[in-house]
Order: sequence, then structure tokens, then C-alpha cells
Amino acid sequence: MQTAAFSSVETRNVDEAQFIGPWKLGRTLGEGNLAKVKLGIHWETEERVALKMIRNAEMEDECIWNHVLREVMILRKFQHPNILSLYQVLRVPKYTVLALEYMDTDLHSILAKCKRLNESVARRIFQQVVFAVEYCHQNNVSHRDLKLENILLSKDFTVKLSDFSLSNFMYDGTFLRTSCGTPHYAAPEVIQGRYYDGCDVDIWGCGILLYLMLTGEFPFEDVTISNVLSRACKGIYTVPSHVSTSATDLIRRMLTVIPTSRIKIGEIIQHPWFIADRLPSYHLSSHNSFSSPEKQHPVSYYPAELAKLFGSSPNSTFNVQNKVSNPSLEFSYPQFSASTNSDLSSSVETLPFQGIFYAGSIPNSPTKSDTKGASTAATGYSNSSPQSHVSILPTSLPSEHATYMGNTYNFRKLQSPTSTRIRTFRWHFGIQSNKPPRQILLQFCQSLQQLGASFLPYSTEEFLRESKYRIDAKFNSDNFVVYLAFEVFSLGSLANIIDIRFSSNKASPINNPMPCFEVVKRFLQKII
Ligand SMILES: Nc1ncnc2c1ncn2[C@@H]1O[C@H](COP(=O)(O)OP(=O)(O)OP(=O)(O)O)[C@@H](O)[C@H]1O
Repeated sequence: MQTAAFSSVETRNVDEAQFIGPWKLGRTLGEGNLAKVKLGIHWETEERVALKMIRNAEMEDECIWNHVLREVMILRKFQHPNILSLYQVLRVPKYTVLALEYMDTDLHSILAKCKRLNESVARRIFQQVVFAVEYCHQNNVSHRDLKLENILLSKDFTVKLSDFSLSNFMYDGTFLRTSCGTPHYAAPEVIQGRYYDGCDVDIWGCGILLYLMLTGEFPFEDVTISNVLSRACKGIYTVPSHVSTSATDLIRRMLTVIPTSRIKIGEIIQHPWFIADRLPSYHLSSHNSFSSPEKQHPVSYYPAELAKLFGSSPNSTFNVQNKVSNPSLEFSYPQFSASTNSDLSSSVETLPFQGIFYAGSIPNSPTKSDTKGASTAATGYSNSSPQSHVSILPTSLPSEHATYMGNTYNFRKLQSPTSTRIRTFRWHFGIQSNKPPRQILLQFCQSLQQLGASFLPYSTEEFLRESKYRIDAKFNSDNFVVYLAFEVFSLGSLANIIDIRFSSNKASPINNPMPCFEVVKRFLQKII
């Protein structure tokens, strides 16, 4: 009977079918722009999952394909008590299906029921959101779509961050430019189409979330979307008087218009409002150590007030121990397989993601502060783990780089780690300065001159691209010629990014980077 039921998936609309792989389809849990999410119950163990179903027809669209790919790629690598787990990816004729950890509700539904939360409950939720976001940033991923609907909760009040379809990889010194997310949550720098740091944008999102939890309203609300966006860019909002001074201070720091002045994640975690109640014990005991193959679980929270919303008593069955009593799902990815019942799974294809992923694991690399702003990039070709913190981007050209960091880059174009293609050598390094661009350029020119550089004629429009200022310098020695390009990108009134690139010349392509590194090293020693 089960075989027959599953076979029907191949010929009938999946909505009418009973099974996808080992999962019996249940009620609809939610619907987003991209996917319909249904409850899945394991035919044998009765374990519950959320089946996020995306139409294969939509996956034909390269942009959607990339969104799904990114989400899968990130979720399968991440292990954190406050980030949703992905167990399995299945493909049936009409749908690509992500079997995700099942959650009981989301923050949007909770606020719809009780309008706003008291500060202690809001803090418990907020702490977990911030730890999830911190973990993402430590792994060079920005979520970019923090919103109530993406904060899922279980009955024990464990928070899980979900929906990484708009998330993106970040590398120190590099900036994103794709405008994405939801208007009411959008940070000023995203609205203004500036280059932005994904971490700063997520912190703005955290600010909107905290404001929503404490007031039940968006901070930047107006009759039209353009007014909403304009208010956000100007930072025009008020905090109701019932919100405590300490919470108001934290909100104000997160909703600071100038990204470089916005509070950093480490500072949020130390803010008096944030630490007023106990922190989750996993954070205190094993901070940053979620990379082990076995997942760690947070201590359950039982805020009585919120448990009422679920219609359950705080001490009922919803504790972590019960949840993991059948570890087959909790701990088994990627070993967990659809073939629990060979008949059921016979017509389900498990996607060959290894072959088409952007290669390499998400490294546990040092944080921004560890690298003092030095540009770090990851290669799409690396196959070793841990990866080097400094490696080579597929391209260093800003517009192509922006595309690569945005949502239009075709991951499928990246070659597998075994590729033997000879790649042109390119290198890209970024430093940040808050001095005015002209002063930066003057200092650079003086230092370069002292190092024996000659300057090339000012670049044409073709090369100038998006930067405001550029210097092209040439270093000649008996053994080598090095061309360096310095471009200054303004990030607003307070910060400038200076990109340093090797600019090869067709007549003398760079095939040995060492002289270039040597010149840059001498230059940095002079200016820092
Ligand atoms: N693991 C889960 N457990 C329970 N419900 C879930 C789960 N994942 C998603 N949902 C529900 O389904 C809804 C849509 O899911 P999700 O946000 O992942 O879809 P999406 O199409 O990617 O959304 P978006 O419109 O933001 O792109 C969520 O708001 C939530 O209510």
C-alpha cells in the first residue's frame, strides 16, 4: 500500500499524494514566496519533519536555483542549537523537497496572538537569535532576511533561525551589494544600494526584531513603502515609553543609520539588557564550539507565560531529552538516508549536491576583528578543510565580484575541486580607512614613490568601474615588473575601502605572484 501511495507521486500532483520518500504528507505548516511547507511524518518512526517543497519548474530559474542551493549548502554545514537542521534533500517529479527539523510555530504567529512580549520573554528569544546570527557571521555567512517568520520556535522555546535562501557568503574586506530582504526590515545601506557589510545588515535586522517583540509594531511604519524606506534611511522612529531605558538603548544602537557606527554583535552580547537574565548554558560553556559532528542542544526554556500560547504546561513533554530520544534524525545527517524502506524511496532521487555545490566547507575562520580588516576571500575550488583564511576569489573585479556575491552568480559554472583548468592569477586585498579619500591617495602616492613606483596615466572609465579614485602604479626591477591598482570605494561619510589589486598586463601576465606580494608587503609596512 505504501509503495502504491508513493508511486502516485510520479504521476499525480504531489498535493494529492500521501508520501514523499519515507515521509507521509501532513497539514500545510506555512507558505513563503518560494515554497510551500508541509508536515512530514516518518512512515515507520513517526518522527516529524517540515517538508519545504519547491516546484521543480521554478527551480529552472537560475536565481531560484541559486537560492535553494545556498540554503541547502549552508544548512547542511551548520550545526548550532539555534539554527534549523536539514536532514535530507529529495527530488520528486514536481518538487524539490528539503526535509527540515520540525518546529511548532514562528515568532510572527506568537506576536499575532499576544501583540507584544514582556522584556524577559523577548530577551530569551532575542538571545538565541543573536547567538544564531553570531554563529553565521563567525562562519562568514550573513542571513540577510531576518524577520519574524524566519524565527521558528519549538514548544520548549528553543529558537531556530530558518530560511537561508537569501543568505550569502562574506569575506573580510569584501562587501555585498544585492538588494534583498523585506522592506520593513531593510537597512539604510541596502535601501541606498551601497556596498554593505552583511554583518551590519543582520544587526539592523536584529534591531527591527527586538523592536517588534517589545512593541508589536515596526519602527519604520508609514502609509507607503517609499515612506517606510525613507524613514529607515533617516532613522526616524520613536520607542514607546513602556520599553525600558536599557532596551531602548540597545535598540537605538542596533538601528543606527551609519553602518560603521552600528553596534557589533560582540557588543550586543555584552550589553546590560542582553545579559540581564541568564544566558543559555550552551553559550556559557561551549561558546563557538558547534563544529563537532554531534550536535549540542540548548537547555530548554520554559517561560510559563509563553507556553500558554501553545496550550501546554511548561513542564509537559516538550523538553530536549524527549526530542532527541530517537536520535535517528537529530544526529544522523548526512548518514540519514531515504532508504529506510526501499520500496518507498525507490522513485526518489537524492540530489547529487556534492557535485554541483560551490566547493569547500564553510571554514571556522577567524572573525573580522582577528584579521584587522584584511581582505579575505574563499576560492570556489578549494577542497581541503580547514581552509586557508586568505585565498583567491574567482575574480577580483568589483562588478563581477558583486555579481558573485549577489544572487545572480551561477554556482554551476564553478568547477569541481579536481579541475585541472589553468586559471589566470588574480589577487585582491582590502583595507579600510576613515580618512578622506584625497588624503588616503596622497599618503599612498608618497609611500609608493618612496618605494620606487612610477605612476601610470589615469585609468579610463572602463577600468574605473564603481570606485571614485584610482591609482595605477608600476614597479620595475631587473627581474620583474609589477602593476598594482589602488581603488578607493566610499562607504558613506565615515569609511572608505581601499582595494589593492595586481593588475596584469597582457604583455606581461602574472604567473608568479611572489614579487607582487613582496611589493604589497613593503607598501603595507610603510603605511601602517
Ligand atoms: N521547519 C519548519 N517547521 C515548521 N514550520 C516551518 C518550518 N519551516 C518553515 N515553516 C513555515 O513555513 C513558512 C515558509 O517557510 P520559508 O520561510 O522557509 O519559505 P520561503 O518560501 O523560503 O519564504 P520566503 O517568502 O521568506 O522566501 C514559514 O514562515 C513557517 O511558518
